[in-house]
Amino acid sequence: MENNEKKIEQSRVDEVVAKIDQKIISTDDEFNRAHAETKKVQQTYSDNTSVNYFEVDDRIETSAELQQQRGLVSRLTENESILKTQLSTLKDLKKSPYFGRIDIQDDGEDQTEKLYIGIASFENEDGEFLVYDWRAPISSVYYNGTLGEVAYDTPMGRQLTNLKKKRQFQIVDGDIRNMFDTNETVGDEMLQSALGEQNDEYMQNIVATIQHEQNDIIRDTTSHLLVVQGVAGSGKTSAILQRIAFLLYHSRDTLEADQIILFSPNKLFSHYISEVLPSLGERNMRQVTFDEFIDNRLKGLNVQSLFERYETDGKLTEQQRLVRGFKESAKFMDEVQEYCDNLQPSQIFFSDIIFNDSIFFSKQEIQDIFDSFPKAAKVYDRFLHTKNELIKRLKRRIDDETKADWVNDEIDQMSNEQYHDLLAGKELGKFQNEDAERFFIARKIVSARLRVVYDAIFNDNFFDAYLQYGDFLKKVDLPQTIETPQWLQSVDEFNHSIEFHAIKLDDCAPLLYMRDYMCNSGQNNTMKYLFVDEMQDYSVAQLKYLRYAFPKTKWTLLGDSEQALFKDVEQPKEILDKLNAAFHVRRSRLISLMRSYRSTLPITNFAKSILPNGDDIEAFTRPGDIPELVLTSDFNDGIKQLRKVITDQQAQYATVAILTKNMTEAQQVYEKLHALGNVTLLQDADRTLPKGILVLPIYLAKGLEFDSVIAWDTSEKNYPDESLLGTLYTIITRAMHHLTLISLGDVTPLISDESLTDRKIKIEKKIRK
Ligand SMILES: Nc1ncnc2c1ncn2[C@@H]1O[C@H](COP(=O)(O)OP(=O)(O)OP(=O)(O)O)[C@@H](O)[C@H]1O
Repeated sequence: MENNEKKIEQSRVDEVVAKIDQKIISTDDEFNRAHAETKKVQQTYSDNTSVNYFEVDDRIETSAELQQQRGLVSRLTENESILKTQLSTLKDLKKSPYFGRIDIQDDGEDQTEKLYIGIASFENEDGEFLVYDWRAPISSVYYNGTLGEVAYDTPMGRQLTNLKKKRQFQIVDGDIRNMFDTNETVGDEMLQSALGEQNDEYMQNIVATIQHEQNDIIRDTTSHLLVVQGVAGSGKTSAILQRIAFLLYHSRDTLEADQIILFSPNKLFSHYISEVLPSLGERNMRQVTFDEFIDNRLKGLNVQSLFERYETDGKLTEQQRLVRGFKESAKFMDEVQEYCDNLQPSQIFFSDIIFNDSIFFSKQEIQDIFDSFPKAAKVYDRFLHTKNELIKRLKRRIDDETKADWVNDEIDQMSNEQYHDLLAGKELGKFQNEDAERFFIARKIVSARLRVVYDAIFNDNFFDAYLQYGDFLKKVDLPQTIETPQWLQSVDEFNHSIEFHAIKLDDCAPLLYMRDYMCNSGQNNTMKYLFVDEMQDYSVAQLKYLRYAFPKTKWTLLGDSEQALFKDVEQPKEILDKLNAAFHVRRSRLISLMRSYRSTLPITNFAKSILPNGDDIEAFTRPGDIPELVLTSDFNDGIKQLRKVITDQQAQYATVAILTKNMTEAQQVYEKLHALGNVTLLQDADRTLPKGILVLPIYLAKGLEFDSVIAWDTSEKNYPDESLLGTLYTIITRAMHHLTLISLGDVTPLISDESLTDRKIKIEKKIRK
């Protein structure tokens, strides 16, 4: 582009940066003032809390004052934190105020308007926008439109304008490094340069280079169920993070980051993506792995993790697979519900409520209460009534117990201070007589003693969900494919594990559903959006349970059916149909992302070559080395070659990841390497990714990417058939710049001879027999 144009643009950048500088100074002043004020109020607050309460009246007054001060402190701290966020956004803007420009001309106007787009909006003193936030309605023109007539959505409806020019910038520390005019969404040059950079510990935001189809995902505000099927590296995770930032902006008056929950594949991933939203000036949403979520709901039980399950997955018989498939189906969840709806009181497994080793409420009493409510009512309503009645009865028992000798003794032995503490200040002087006051104190003592009974009722401990579920398992109608002995064996296994406080993953969703459905509990009504990344790892039963647990949420599910570990691939349309049937949602939409951005062209071409429908994947044309296959004769030889590859790769990249099929292999490799130093074996509980040589099983690397990947033991023995295709594909597609496969013996048949002859992969070494 002409130098002159660049000069004009650079001088605009300089002007904007100068204005941002001024704003930084004034915001900094404001921040310091706010900080000083908060400190001052906090100081008075702490002086006040150390007041020596002597008279009760004083105490009341002080408490009201304290309430007021507490409110003030929290308002001031909030103000301070807003200013802090503003400051950090301004500092980011100063380095790179914008990345795009659009020239538009509305109908009937004779002037074109130039709008600049950046990570946040910035106005001058007159309220004129020098930079538009990338999420503003008009900014969608930058991402979606090609030159000419374009439409964009605004709160007032669809608007039309004429897009005359689209320009992209790469501005580093206030200097324009590159600028291009383009007719495309975002030109390839920008993308090339964004993708060519080496991997970092954290994922970066992609707002400067969002692609058209990714933009559809980000800006969808109408779908109640949005399913994104995207090939490996197509930006699914990136798209959801920018989508969350977009939703927070779009609904800023009604939506908080805490009302968005993301189910992520592992803890490393949570760390990896943790900087994207803050870099866009937003708070992070809630994040949880499915394992953590389930563990939390089944406290006291040792829940099989998804990772533990992967470790045993290869060894299942066909019948065991069918049993699992049934337990993971929508049908099974429907059966659970039907079973619950039709239970007679005598079929419900109530438990005694025990206090001090004796029965406080017997199961018979609980069953009688349940039975006394109208038969036509739903089981959960009758449960709720039972619960309320039990609490009523508990209160009565508390009142009766206040007269017991032990209570009177306890009161008599109390110090004055303890007695006053129990009165909680404000009650003093409000009693009609001494008896009333003593009754009040006695009630407090008994209530505290019987708190465990209250908790047992409140937490539905009078219902034995495990026995109930075991009973359901015995009665459920089986599909024809499952043989009864095999099923009964699985029921025995369930009962046996429960005795040892353990449970398999596939029983969790139906069991929790049964427990919560019966007890009318376990629902979170405050969450508004739910995101699931790597949806192919979830069963429909699990998703159905999440649907129950978060009933008010709109859903975005993302995944890649090809990356299913240890199971068969499902077509995206099948998944959507299955979900639509299971959830009965009103507005659902499927978006497919076929272009892969993560890896270089040779790596993506190789990855495509192992998939039956690989041709559908579009590679992004980023040059790089052809992947290498190192054929070795046995384990020791494999390790020797591995060390060579590591040395070679370390010369170029700060991180080299060795990915294995499972933890056993990862441990074997680690043992042989750890003497090299700077080698880390990653575990389920790890939350951070160090630099250096990393050894990890593929399930811990889900969603992550590395500069250089070494796939350990891709032999025929280790990857004998199609059932492991997803696993191999997932390993290969973690590589951004370099990929090496090491095979102990003949290479897996999943890599075809054609790939080898086409030089999609080059062989480094022949097997020495
Ligand atoms: N529009 C884009 N501009 C720049 N980089 C992008 C863009 N889209 C994706 N990327 C980059 O491509 C890589 C892969 O993206 P991401 O991890 O979001 O893909 P994914 O579909 O979730 O992958 P997978 O399913 O394989 O885990 C990341 O480094 C991301 O920053």
